[in-house]
Amino acid sequence: MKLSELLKAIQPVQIIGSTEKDITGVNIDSRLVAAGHLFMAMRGTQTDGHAYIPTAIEKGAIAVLCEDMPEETNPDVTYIQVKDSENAVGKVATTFYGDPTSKMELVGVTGTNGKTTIATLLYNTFRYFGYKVGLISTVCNYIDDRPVPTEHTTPDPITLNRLLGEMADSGCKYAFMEVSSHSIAQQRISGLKFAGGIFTNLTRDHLDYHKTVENYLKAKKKFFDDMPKNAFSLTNLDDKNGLVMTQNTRSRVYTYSLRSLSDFKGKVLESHFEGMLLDFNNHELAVRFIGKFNASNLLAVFGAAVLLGKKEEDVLVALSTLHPVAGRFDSIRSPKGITAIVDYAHTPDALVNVLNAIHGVLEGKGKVITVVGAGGNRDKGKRPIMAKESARLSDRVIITSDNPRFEEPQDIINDMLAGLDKDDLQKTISIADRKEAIKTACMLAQPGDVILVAGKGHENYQEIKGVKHHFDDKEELKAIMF
Ligand SMILES: CC(=O)N[C@H]1[C@@H](OP(=O)(O)OP(=O)(O)OC[C@H]2O[C@@H](n3ccc(=O)[nH]c3=O)[C@H](O)[C@@H]2O)O[C@H](CO)[C@@H](O)[C@@H]1O[C@H](C)C(=O)N[C@@H](C)C(=O)N[C@H](CCC(=O)O)C(=O)O
Ligand SMILES: Nc1ncnc2c1ncn2[C@@H]1O[C@H](COP(=O)(O)OP(=O)(O)OP(=O)(O)O)[C@@H](O)[C@H]1O
Ligand SMILES: N[C@H](CCC[C@H](N)C(=O)O)C(=O)O
Ligand SMILES: [Mg+2]
Repeated sequence: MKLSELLKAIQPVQIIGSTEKDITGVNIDSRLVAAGHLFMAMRGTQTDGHAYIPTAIEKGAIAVLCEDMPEETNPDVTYIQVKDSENAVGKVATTFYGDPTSKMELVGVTGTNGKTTIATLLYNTFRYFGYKVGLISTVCNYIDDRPVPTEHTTPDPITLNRLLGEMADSGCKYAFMEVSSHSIAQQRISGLKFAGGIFTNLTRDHLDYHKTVENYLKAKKKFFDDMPKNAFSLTNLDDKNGLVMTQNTRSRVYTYSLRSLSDFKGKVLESHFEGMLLDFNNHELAVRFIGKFNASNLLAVFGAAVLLGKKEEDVLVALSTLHPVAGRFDSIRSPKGITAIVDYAHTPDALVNVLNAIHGVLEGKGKVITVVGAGGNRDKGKRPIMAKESARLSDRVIITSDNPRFEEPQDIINDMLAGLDKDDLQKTISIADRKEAIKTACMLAQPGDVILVAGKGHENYQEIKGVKHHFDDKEELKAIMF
């Protein structure tokens, strides 16, 4: 693509050199640059992309986009100076990959918990309707039926636009994506045209990155502030920040709630370990999901599908066919009658919700044993609260290791134990080896009891000092219980 064409969506401050050259690739990482590429320098949290401009040119970059012009320029290279690289990168990337979101309906989901669940269920619902659909999520990305493994919740702007481009080229009419707070703050979604946005909830997480809850809230809100006029914003009235999110949006605002009057109103009529009976806008439906929070997630899916033009009745039929998402309230039952649930709950709020959902079904007829840890090099403040909530809502707690990353597992465990009082400690043991922790939980469990293994959900690895070792909670449980 001609460089001049590539720059059509941005307003450079200054250009040095010709824009009449063909660009064969766009990059933000010098390590990935090849001949004929445009290298875009971004300031990061670890380093400054501007420092890699010479390397990028050595590797074949013929154009450079930057905030600061280098002191010496190369006559064979075109330099494009912009005010805000983060903002420009998304727009250039989306132009390079054919402006994919103008060819399909893209819906983004943001919030602390429920993004993967809602995005995945929307993807499944629209595939059920017979469309080709794309999905961008923490577990795996999909270009219709083709899985594309992922490391992020929302990929970097180049990967993101390449994926969306492949979706559009494969004929996808809809795409559903998770929009993480990091991706909003870093403008990874800049340049994308959203048909709609969904807000789930806001509770504490990622304070290592955002520093304060207020910054975290602002990041999420920006997604709705930037939503175009013809798009919809669907927000959760049951979250105290639901209406804050949509305060300044130009888009059409709709609400969903399990409690108050709203555009999409739901109610849990019955719940069992097999599923729930729900009422959505005065229609009854049976689903294979457990827990009030999943009723809320399904209601968001229902609302979004209706706002995308589907008939309420058709959406309800689709919802009744859906299965839980991998690692989200994923349950197995042993021959001895012990239920084990693997869940990705890695925030205090998610743990409370999952444990309450378990109690809602157990009704005091069995004990709850929770195995839980917290990730290393992430929000430390959530650790004691996660332990405290686990102790409050479980009969036994086994504190263990999650992904320690570059921290010592025992240090993380100690941070968690610090949240417990004397009574809590009586029912708590700590076993750093996650395999042993799960084994111990299985040994302690009696028929009728429930074991919750929280924090890692679908993850099939444990990340220790930069190395991912194979580890799968569900696999471990199956090996012991069967
Ligand atoms: C803290 C954070 O979010 N970092 C993200 C950020 O990187 P960064 O700002 O640290 O980049 P940097 O390393 O300082 O480098 C600056 C620039 O120099 C470039 N560079 C660097 C080295 C080099 O040799 N050459 C070069 O060109 C880099 O490509 C980059 O453009 O921008 C990168 C590109 O978009 C991301 O890949 C990277 O994600 C890191 C790996 C990460 O772990 N992020 C996590 C925390 C994250 O984003 N999580 C969220 C949410 C998860 C959730 O909600 O559960 C997610 O969406 O996944
Ligand atoms: N609506 C909800 N409200 C509260 N907790 C929820 C909700 N939906 C799911 N959860 C809990 O949060 C966990 C993570 O759910 P999910 O993966 O859908 O969220 P996410 O927002 O994608 O998380 P991440 O930011 O890590 O990608 C689930 O395993 C469940 O325990
Ligand atoms: N994507 C989230 C979830 C982490 C899940 C947990 N298993 C951990 O490693 O902390 C994060 O990076 O904060
Ligand atoms: Mg997710």
